[in-house]
Amino acid sequence: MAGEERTSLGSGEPGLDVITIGRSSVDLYGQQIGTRLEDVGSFAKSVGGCPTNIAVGTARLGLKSGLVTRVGNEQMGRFIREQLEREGVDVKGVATDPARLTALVLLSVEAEGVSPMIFVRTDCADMALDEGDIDEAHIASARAIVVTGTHFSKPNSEAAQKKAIRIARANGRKVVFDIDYRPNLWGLAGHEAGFERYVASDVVSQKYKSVLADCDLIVGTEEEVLIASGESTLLAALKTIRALSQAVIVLKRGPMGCIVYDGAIPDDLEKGIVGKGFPIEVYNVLGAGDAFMSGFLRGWLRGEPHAVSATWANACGAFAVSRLLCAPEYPSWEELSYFLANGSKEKALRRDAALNHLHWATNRRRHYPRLMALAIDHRSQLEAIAGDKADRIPAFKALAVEAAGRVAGDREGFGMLLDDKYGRDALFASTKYQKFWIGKPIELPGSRPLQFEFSQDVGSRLVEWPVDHCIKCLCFYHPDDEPELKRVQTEKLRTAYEAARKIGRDILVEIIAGKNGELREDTIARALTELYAAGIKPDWWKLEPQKSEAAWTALDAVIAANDPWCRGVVLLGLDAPQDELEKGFEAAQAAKAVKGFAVGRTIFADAAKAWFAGTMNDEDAVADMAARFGALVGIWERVAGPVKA
Ligand SMILES: Nc1ncnc2c1ncn2[C@@H]1O[C@H](COP(=O)(O)OP(=O)(O)OP(=O)(O)O)[C@@H](O)[C@H]1O
Ligand SMILES: O=C(O)C[C@@H](O)[C@H](O)C(=O)CO
Repeated sequence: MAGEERTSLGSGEPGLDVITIGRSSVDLYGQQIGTRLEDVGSFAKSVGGCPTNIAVGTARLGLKSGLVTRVGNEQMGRFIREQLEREGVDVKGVATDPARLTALVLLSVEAEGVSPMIFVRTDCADMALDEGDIDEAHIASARAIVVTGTHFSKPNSEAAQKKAIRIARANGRKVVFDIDYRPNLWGLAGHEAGFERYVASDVVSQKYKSVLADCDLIVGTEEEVLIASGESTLLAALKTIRALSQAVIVLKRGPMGCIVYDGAIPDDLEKGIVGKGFPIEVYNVLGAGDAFMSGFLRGWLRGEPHAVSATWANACGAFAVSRLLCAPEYPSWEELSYFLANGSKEKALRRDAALNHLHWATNRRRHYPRLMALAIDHRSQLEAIAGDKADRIPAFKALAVEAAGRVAGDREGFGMLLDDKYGRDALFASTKYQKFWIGKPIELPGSRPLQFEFSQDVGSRLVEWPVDHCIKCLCFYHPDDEPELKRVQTEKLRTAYEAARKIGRDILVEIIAGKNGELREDTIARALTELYAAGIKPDWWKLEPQKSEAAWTALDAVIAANDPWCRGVVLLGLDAPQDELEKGFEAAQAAKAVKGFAVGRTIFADAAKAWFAGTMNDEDAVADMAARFGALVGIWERVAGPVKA
């Protein structure tokens, strides 16, 4: 068998590796495990649909992917488009259907392998895909296309996929077929049977058979291979497919992995190239096939031996099965490589802290090579300034948002720290600035040992936060503190960190050591080393200015050694005058990890004092804060130079 041959790809220089074609949906999967769909209390939302998942999965693995589909002209359609963009998927082929709604899928995990599912897809946008949506130059711009089974179920979408196949072949591109059989979407099973995997149908078999000859790679489960051939045994099915097509055939076998057939089908099916499945604990089986295809394509499209592609595919499938959702759970290339090199001690991969960290950190969607934030999450300090006018603190914070917005304009790299106690108006005002990074405190102001504000059950509070808001937790931690105090504070920080990871939010840990001990050259480096040793790997650190460049170099080394994926460090201000901050900004340039600053009182304290005293009006307060923030931004941009991507 010519199993170890490398594939040769089409001529020309395509810009994309792969374009996937077919359905796109918003997946709403129940967050409670072991329950009927009837009883689910809350749903997690993500993009879904076989080709959409594969577009995301391949992008995460480093391929350049694009999707051809239709979405509705509404918020869910926009969510799919925006999420794909965040994932780095080309959306040139994503059309907006003016009349139809985006498809939805509802699912619950009732038991192992039992996931009741409802497709809400009556006359939905993606099924209206037609030949007009298939642009010749666009299709020819990819080395391969992936057509998917469901879109052969309607004449218009079938014509669209067949047009794409013709273009791909005419341009020497590869055609991949994901059989992706959902009987329910062919009208062969009822609304409540969305999870049904097999209903024999001559109509479906004839449609599928008509595609096989044009394919270079065909991927399906045992049931899918049966339906694609119209046969009733696996051996006969594979032989029928082989008689119609010279494609590489990949048979997916759930926990057993897969078998690849490149050439004649052996009578003993185990004589294909067997890729073993990874022994993991099953969480939700749905979405495994699309993850599998993503892994296989990364290998196949880069000319790897089939055995290698199969291993990558099985590992990606295992990741999907061991986590709840589809696309959001697929691994990045770094994560997959780590898993293949190191394995996991956890059968339930979702409990592996190293993998979880890599998953989180290497699939981040927004990047901040620079972050300059106006911090006004102050509570006790503003209460002191406001005196008996504390009820006006929210209005003042909203003015600070206007000031920051005036400085930032439409630029990237700006943000604010705002709080839940007085910052509601400001938070609503900040939605006007979609590019703002927003951080919100969870610490009880001034607490040492660290306590959370409002409730010690921080996890349930975070559920209410927008998904892109960053948790900020200030801890007055000094490495020379009493061991018991350090133990208690570290535990509390770990609680915050674990909640952040569980709920899926960034976390910024602010360490202030200088208020409770001497701030020596190595103080912060020691503090960070201790916190890393306790398993705390925050997305951001917010740190005091250091006395010397050497202190920053040491800090840089600690971060690089413990968490090369850390987003970076922002400097805090501690009410220092501007010229002092400037010196701090300059010294900090010695550390690559330093990305900017989050400064508060230097910017707002004077305006706040005058505004609460009634000697400054709203507009002047905004102008004053904008001038001071703008000045710090100017200093940072001068000392740090242009943003390095
Ligand atoms: N229980 C499992 N343990 C380990 N790996 C698995 C398990 N289930 C699936 N996989 C991996 O995922 C791949 C695809 O799974 P499966 O055969 O269930 O495909 P599928 O039915 O197309 O998936 P989907 O649920 O997305 O439609 C398998 O070939 C295997 O690599
Ligand atoms: O469309 C489906 O089959 C269900 C989706 O929820 C899911 O994203 C998927 O496509 C899995 O293959």
